[in-house]
Parts: sequence; structure tokens; C-alpha cells
Amino acid sequence: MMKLVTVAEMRAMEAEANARGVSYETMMERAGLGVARFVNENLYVGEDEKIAVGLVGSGNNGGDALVTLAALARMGWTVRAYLTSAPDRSHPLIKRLLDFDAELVEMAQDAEFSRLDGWLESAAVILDGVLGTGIHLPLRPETARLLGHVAEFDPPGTVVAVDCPSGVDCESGEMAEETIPADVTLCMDAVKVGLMRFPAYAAIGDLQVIDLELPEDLPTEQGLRRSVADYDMVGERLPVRALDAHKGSFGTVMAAVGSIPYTGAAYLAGMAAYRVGAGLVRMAVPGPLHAALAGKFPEATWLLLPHEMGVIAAAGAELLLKNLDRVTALLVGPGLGLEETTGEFLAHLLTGKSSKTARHPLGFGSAAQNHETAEHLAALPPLVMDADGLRLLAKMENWPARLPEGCILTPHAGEMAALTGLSVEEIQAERMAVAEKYAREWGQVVILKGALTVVAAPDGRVTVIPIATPALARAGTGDVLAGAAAGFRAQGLEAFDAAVCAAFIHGEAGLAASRTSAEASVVAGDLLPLIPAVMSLF
Ligand SMILES: NC(=O)C1=CN([C@@H]2O[C@H](COP(=O)(O)OP(=O)(O)OC[C@H]3O[C@@H](n4cnc5c(N)ncnc54)[C@H](OP(=O)(O)O)[C@@H]3O)[C@@H](O)[C@H]2O)[C@@H](O)CC1
Ligand SMILES: [K+]
Repeated sequence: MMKLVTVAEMRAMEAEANARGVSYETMMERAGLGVARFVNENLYVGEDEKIAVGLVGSGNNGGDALVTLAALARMGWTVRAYLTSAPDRSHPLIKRLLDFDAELVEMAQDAEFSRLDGWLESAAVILDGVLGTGIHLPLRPETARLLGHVAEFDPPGTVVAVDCPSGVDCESGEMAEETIPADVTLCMDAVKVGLMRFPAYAAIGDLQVIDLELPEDLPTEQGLRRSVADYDMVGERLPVRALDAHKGSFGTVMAAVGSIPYTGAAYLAGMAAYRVGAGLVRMAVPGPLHAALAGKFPEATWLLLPHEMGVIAAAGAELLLKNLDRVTALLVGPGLGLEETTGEFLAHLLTGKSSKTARHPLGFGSAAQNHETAEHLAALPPLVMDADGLRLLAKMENWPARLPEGCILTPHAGEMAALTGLSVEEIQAERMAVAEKYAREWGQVVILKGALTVVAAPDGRVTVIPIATPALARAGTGDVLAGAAAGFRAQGLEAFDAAVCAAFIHGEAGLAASRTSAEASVVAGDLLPLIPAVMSLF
């Protein structure tokens, strides 16, 4: 798990660490040594190609780069420092480099960048240490000229951004157009929130965190609730599969999904639940879907619900409620459509009463009736609500009070708009904050889907899935994600963990699909056979 912090939180942690005896100087030494180790161990180059060029700014980000260069020199690299301001030859970090016979050039002495171009041509690694978290955009013209020149030069070596690509605002995610796109960004101690926003995200390349080994009980750190998902975080949360397991060990998903117009959504969701390890998937679908899907999906069992014109009808709720005995997660939503009768089906499912018999089908009744409804909700299996299920829910008065505890809601920005009344633009501009706020307000886990999916829990935990690929911007991929979330929930994961595991594995499957075929050609069904490949990496 990578911590995700604001710039102010990072500064506070540094100050607290400093007060506890881990000095700023020590932190810089650890930062530089960490970058050097990463470069030396992970960027494989031949002995005679070990040349690193550092672009060095005048702040602490440049300080990190200088420490890195000296450490690389100690590891046998030829190192060169290109400085944005005149080097103070008595400064300990500069002296240390000179002791290794490193070449130093100041930008002002290289008017046409001719020295720099020669260096860039031969460097295996380019360290971008011009600007870090201390930046205020817009860039000063001479800095913009340097960054823009390197970006346009597009050096053949690996560009390693120190803490962040220089030119990125680590808080807002704004980015100067001259910013050098990194191949890998090595964040000091924690990822800064701006890197998980656009446009900055597009420039960071692979993301790694260098551990500064700050004391673990720093007050600011104790309060941190945000993180960025990675294989370690997800691997720690995946269900354990015992050798003596039987299908009951991995739970049963009941999927109330599909309609004739959206037949495939049912399959995608149900199969995804299996692919992430659910023991049994029961498909509660409008009757006519059985003939279309049974041959394609022999692993499922079927509960045929009454339908009207191919959509689940109100009367389906009673049948479904009678069949929830061993169900450990109930998925509602993919492909349902928005017909009124399906809305009544959902209301009945959530109240235990049909709109025909209940005077107050949504529970606005006497204390005794409300108690009955609460008991009914408490008896439902853990719920995953997706897609049209969310849109039908959004139409119900005071809907957040209609759900049992422990639900996972999986809106994309459009569905989130329907649930919150915010515009899609408002949601996209503040994805993290919006997911965080409403997860708390509704008391449910929210997966706000899209590029950089955000998972938020009512207790304030927020995890960003650091994946954005056009391969996932396709019809049906959301059904796969919802099915995966239900699959994990059925195996007993708590709602937040199930949501994080599903969103991460879904995202990685999308990346895998775009690696093996043209992004434009990836369809939702392609993700299903890739889920096992991703799961095998843990
Ligand atoms: N605390 C620590 O010891 C630790 C810090 N760490 C590291 O420190 C970094 C933060 O360092 P920081 O605060 O010194 O700021 P930093 O990003 O180097 O930028 C300041 C420089 O940028 C310049 N500048 C600003 N705006 C500009 C513009 N628009 N256009 C052009 N230039 C502009 C500004 O110039 P000035 O305005 O002062 O003339 C100054 O020279 C952080 O990212 C991490 O890498 C970690 O290793 C952990 C330990
Ligand atoms: K940088």
C-alpha cells in the first residue's frame, strides 16, 4: 500500500520526524540513497552504459538529485549534474560529487543546450530533480525552457522523476506543458495527491514509493486515511483458499441482473464473480434470458424471475427473497433497465413488502412498520448495487435510508450525478473528495468508477486505483467490476476490501488486455479470461 498525502500533510510529517530526531538532512540522504538503489537495481544497463545525468534545481528536490548522483557514483556509475543555478562549490553535496570527479554544468553557461544534448544522448538514466513539492505555477521562463527542451529532445534513456515530474503541482494536479514525461516516478515516502489527478497523472509513468523510514507513530501519519492501491495491498486482502475447501467455502453470489435489451450484462457480471473465486453463482434473471445464456454459462445455476416485456417484474422480488438462504452476496443492477416494474421489484426487495400490499412501501410508516423494515434489511445478504440498480435507487425518496449496512455502490460519474444531484463536471473535478464525502454521508462503500477509480469507505478510508486506460472505457466493463466486487464480498471480504480488490484486479485486467491487443479492440468480455492471469500474480 502506498500512502497518499497532501503537500501540507507531507510537510507536517517531515517537521514531526525532524522534531523526533530524523533531521531534514537525514531524510534527504535516505531519499537520494533510495532513488540510487532503485535505479541501480531495477534499470538494467551494461557496465559501460552506467551513465546518469541529473537535472538539478536549487531547492530540496535538487538536493535529493545531488545525493542520488553521489550514491550512484559510489555504485560505479558515471554521473553528470546539470544545474539550474550556479553551483556553490563549498556546499557539502556539491563537494561530495566533485570528489567523485563528476562533471557539473550550469544552465546559464550552456546557452544552446549543446553540452546537455551530448549528455542526454549517452545517458542510460535521466534524473528529473528540478522541482518538487515547492513549486508555484506558472514556471519561470528559464525553467520552462530547460524542461521543454528535454521533453522535446525525448532522450533515449529512462527518465526518473524525483518525487514528481518537475512542472507538476503536487496538490492540484495542474501541470506545465513543458513537463518532461517520466518513465518512472519515485515518490518520497508517500504519493502526493496531485499525482492521482489529471493532467499530472499522464506524466508520471510507473509509480514507486521510496521509504524514508519515518517514525510510524507521527501524529499526522496516524490520521492518514488515503492510499494508492498496489499488488501488496491487494494481495494482503485476497481471500485465503484452504486446501480442504469445498464450493461452500467461497460463498454464493446471487445476481439479480439482466433484461432482454441487456442480456450480456448478466453474463459478464456473473462470470466475473466466478473468476475472482466465488464458489457458486446463481443467476436471477428474467425468464427468457435463460435460453440465451445457459449454453454460454454452464457453471451458473438459474433462478428464473417473472418478467414484463423482458425486464424483471415487481413480482420477482418475492421469489428472489425466498431464495436467499445460503447467499453470501447479492448483486443487483447490471443490465436491469429502468422500467417502473423493475423499480417496484427493487423497492419490494429492500422493504420486504410489495407496493400492492404496503401502504408505505418505502417504509414511511408506523414505528412498528419501520422496525419490520429494519429487521428485513438486516437479514439481507451483503449487497452490491450497480448501474441501473443505482439509477432506480436514486429515484426513491430518501434512498440512503433504504439500504442495509455494508453495501458496495459502484457508480460511474453519471450514476454518481443521479445519486448526489451534482453535475458530472463537479464530480470529475473532485473525484476523491466527492467519493470520500458521500461514502461517509451514506454510510456505504462507494466505488467511483472511471480513469483513476476511487474506493471510499464510511470510516474515511480512501484508496485510488492508479490505473487509467481507454481499454476500460467500453460498454460492459462496469458489469465485470460489479460482478468481481460481489464475488469477493461473497467470499467474506469486508465491503471496502472487496471493493479495492475488485477495482484493482479489474483495472489490471484492462491493462493486460491493452498490452495484448489494440486498445481500441478490447471489449468487456476480453477482461474475463484475463482476471485469472492477474490473480496468478499475487
Ligand atoms: N523537507 C525535506 O528536507 C525533504 C524534502 N524532500 C524533497 O524536497 C522537495 C521539496 O523541496 P522544496 O520545498 O525545497 O521545494 P522544491 O520542490 O525543490 O522547489 C523549490 C525550488 O523551486 C523553485 N521554484 C518554485 N516555483 C518555481 C517556478 N514556478 N518556476 C521555477 N522555479 C520555481 C524555487 O526557486 P525560488 O523561488 O526559491 O527561487 C526553489 O528553487 C520534495 O519534493 C522532495 O523532493 C524529500 O526528499 C524529503 C525530505
Ligand atoms: K522532480
